[in-house]
Amino acid sequence: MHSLTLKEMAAGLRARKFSARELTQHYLRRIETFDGQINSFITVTAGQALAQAAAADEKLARAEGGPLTGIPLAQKDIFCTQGVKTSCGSRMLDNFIAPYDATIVRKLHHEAGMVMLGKCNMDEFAMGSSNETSWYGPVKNPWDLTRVPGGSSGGSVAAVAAGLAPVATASDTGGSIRQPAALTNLTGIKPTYGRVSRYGMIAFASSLDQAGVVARSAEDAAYVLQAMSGFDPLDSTSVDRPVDDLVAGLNRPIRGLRIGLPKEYFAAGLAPEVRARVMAAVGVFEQLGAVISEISLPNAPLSVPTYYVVAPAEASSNLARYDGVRYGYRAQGVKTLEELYKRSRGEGFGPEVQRRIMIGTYVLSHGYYDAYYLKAQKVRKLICEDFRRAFEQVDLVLGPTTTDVAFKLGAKTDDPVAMYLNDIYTIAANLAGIPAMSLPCGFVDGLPVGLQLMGNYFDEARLLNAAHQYQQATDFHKQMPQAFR
Ligand SMILES: NC(=O)C[C@H](N)C(=O)O
Repeated sequence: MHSLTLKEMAAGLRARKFSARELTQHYLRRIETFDGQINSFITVTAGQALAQAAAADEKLARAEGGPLTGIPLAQKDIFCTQGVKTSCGSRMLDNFIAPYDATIVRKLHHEAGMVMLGKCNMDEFAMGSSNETSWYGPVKNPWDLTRVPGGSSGGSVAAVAAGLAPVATASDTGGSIRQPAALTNLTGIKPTYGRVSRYGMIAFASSLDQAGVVARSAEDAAYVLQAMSGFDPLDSTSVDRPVDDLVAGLNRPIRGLRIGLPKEYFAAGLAPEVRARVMAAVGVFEQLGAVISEISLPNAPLSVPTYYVVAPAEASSNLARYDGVRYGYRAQGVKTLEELYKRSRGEGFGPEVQRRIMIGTYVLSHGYYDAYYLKAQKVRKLICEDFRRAFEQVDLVLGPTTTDVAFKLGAKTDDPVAMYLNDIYTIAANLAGIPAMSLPCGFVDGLPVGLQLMGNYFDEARLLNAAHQYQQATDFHKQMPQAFR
């Protein structure tokens, strides 16, 4: 059952080949059998899942519901789920039971009728590229248990790659959907900033954070993104603009599609084997009729330093709310208010989160604000301008998602800068707010390689269309890790 596409699952449910209850039980059994090896779930909501499945079965029996009714999904633990622990991968929120549902939780489970299997592990407050900063321990890559799955959505991708969930939600501030998708052979899409509501998504860097999905194909991703997207009056950054039909657009031929390869994305630092797989994919796009050209995004190399000013600055402000008073972790046995703040934050936050809060506080402080924060905002504008110019020449931008395949657990934990450089190809899309995705394009020594596609604002349909056409011509995305088949 776990090798079916979402469309096949929906057909199977409607043809009564299996019920939503049976489908849910299948995944719950797989989680029980396999998750000990990969640590992809923080919370499994078996009881609630079976109740949602029963409700879906009733709907299906009345021939009601939509294309996702009765299909299971795992939620990244950054999304608030009413009555269910929502930890954001942090000790700070280990005791936090969300009092309300995030808008996407409401949309996916209450409106689209999907079944929530549980909450996925993640880097603490989404800060990380390897899922090693989680309070709940690292996630292992199902393709090689000695390697990282990427981050911060490491639990979401590991669960889907291992077939413990058919699809999962994720979030992307600097690459957290695309980098882990690339390292685990999944298709992950970060839509345009403002396309998916962030109401109830725990904030990290508010001018960059965006919710999205990780799936086993562009088609699966299209169904779920469709159900997540749309205006939400509860999120002031949500954009009031109609959502394209992402599924209907998948089958359009891509003859004449103009694809640009930024030369900065193929420069030094890119592993030659990864470059070879990406260039092979370019060949496939050419055969499908796409027109390839070289472009330049001259300021793209500045995206990592820019991000590591802007993101920590915003994080230091967003994370000020965790004070040990209102909710979350509270240190015991303190005598003064100052001690309460200090010890609650010192004990509740892990070292990477503390590092970012300190960097953010520093770059915003009096005397340094102009030198760092203001300058970073100016560079950010230049990066946006690069994309604006590029999209005058081409429809999509193509490059690698990461410089290399998944690295060993522990390999970069002592070197934050090496860890930050994981997002060298992904961050620019967040700074500009454009949609971007990663899709499988081959293997190096049995480890997956990801291809990145970036589009113009609100061009999710075109991205998914190109990805789907590529996946009709290739079968990399259908490969599953041996040990989890
Ligand atoms: N949140 C993200 O998109 C991941 C990024 N690697 C970071 O640590 O900030």
